[in-house]
Amino acid sequence: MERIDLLVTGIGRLVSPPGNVPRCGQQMKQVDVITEAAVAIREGRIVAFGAARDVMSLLASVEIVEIIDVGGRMVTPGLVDPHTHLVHGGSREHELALKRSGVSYLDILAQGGGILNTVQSTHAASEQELYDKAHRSLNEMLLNGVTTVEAKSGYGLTLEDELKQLRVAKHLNDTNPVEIVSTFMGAHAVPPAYKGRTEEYVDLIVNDMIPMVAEEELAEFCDVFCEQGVFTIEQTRRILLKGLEYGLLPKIHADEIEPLGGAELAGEIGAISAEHLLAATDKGFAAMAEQGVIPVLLPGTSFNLGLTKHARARDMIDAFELPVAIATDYNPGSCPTESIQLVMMLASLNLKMTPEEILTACTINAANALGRGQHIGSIAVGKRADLTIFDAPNLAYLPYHFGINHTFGVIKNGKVIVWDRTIMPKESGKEEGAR
Ligand SMILES: N=CN[C@@H](CCC(=O)O)C(=O)O
Ligand SMILES: [Zn+2]
Repeated sequence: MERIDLLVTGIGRLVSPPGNVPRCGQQMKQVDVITEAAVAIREGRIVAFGAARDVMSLLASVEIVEIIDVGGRMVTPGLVDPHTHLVHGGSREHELALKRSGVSYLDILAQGGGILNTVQSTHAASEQELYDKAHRSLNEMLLNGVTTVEAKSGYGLTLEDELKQLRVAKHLNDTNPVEIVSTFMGAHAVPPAYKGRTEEYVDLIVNDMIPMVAEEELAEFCDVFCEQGVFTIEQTRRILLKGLEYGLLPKIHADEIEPLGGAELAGEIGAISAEHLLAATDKGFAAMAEQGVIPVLLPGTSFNLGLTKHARARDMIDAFELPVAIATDYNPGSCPTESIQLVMMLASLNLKMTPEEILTACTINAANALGRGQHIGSIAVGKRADLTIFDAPNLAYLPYHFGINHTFGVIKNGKVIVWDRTIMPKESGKEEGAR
């Protein structure tokens, strides 16, 4: 070894799931813990890690450019948030009273509110305004310890406005240290102009939107809100298969409210992930397990919608041996929070997941839900040096001491970008700012 760019020392506990592939069933509980550890980084990648004395003896005659001491804190892989609606205009706090008076999420949508309200605000916003708002949220996520974020479109619902949202996401990725992974979700709702003509809107998605998104290389994934009164199973299949033809891997907002068979469809077409799944059936879980579909669970959403029903994480893990991931679902309607740590607490409280399962769910399994398991999501030689430093003595402390942000620092691609809870000025090598 000739040179180390950054040596991270003073790690009280280094905690990570092992390997690159999704961790299924009981594997989710098995995480590696190294006490008094160190991590050596060169050119943005991990080149050595382990007990500090072993790493130091390995580096005895190696030039070390920079050493940081994290003061006995806990270090994990950088957290991955695999389901967000990051880029949008406006907010929907006016819906709070309606929801509290018992009007359902789907009823608000059917009355032209909900997602359609945010569609209007997104149309009205300039790219710069969308960028600025999403950038503030992205910084909140970073300060929470997140180093990779998925961002869906779906508040445009016209060719032009879907492209606008996706271009903003691309620009955010180009100008910030956090990696943004884009998903095209033109099938998030039926726009008012197509009311009663959903099939014609699906034609627009498959004939115009998907080819253009692919041509401009604006997304890696395609997602559909497959739900009663939104898009049917047949329409979802048609959209996702067309996406696949254009190289967009399928994801599904599946069986969130009604058990339409979205989980079964995810298995049938080999989707990379199926998300929400509160109403999914055993048959759906079995289909997902057979095809290696990752369930992305969103406990912040069921919590914020005031539901008593939650996704059946225990059955998915214990009975179906699925590789559960969790995400914020950050969006202006059903889950207006950027806090992955709040969601980790809710995964403990309402999904009954253990602290080890929760870490696996928001690192290696989340990374695989974004097709990035080879590069991020665990601490391993050769992987990107994405690390989160927590002011916490152990994993269980994170969901236990709730409602505060435990992140002390964040390292992304081998660069310290958050230290002492503060974002460092322009360390990423990418350019900060907007068009
Ligand atoms: N369920 C559909 N879509 C989003 C909510 C979007 C919104 O309400 O604005 C979700 O994943 O929860
Ligand atoms: Zn969503």
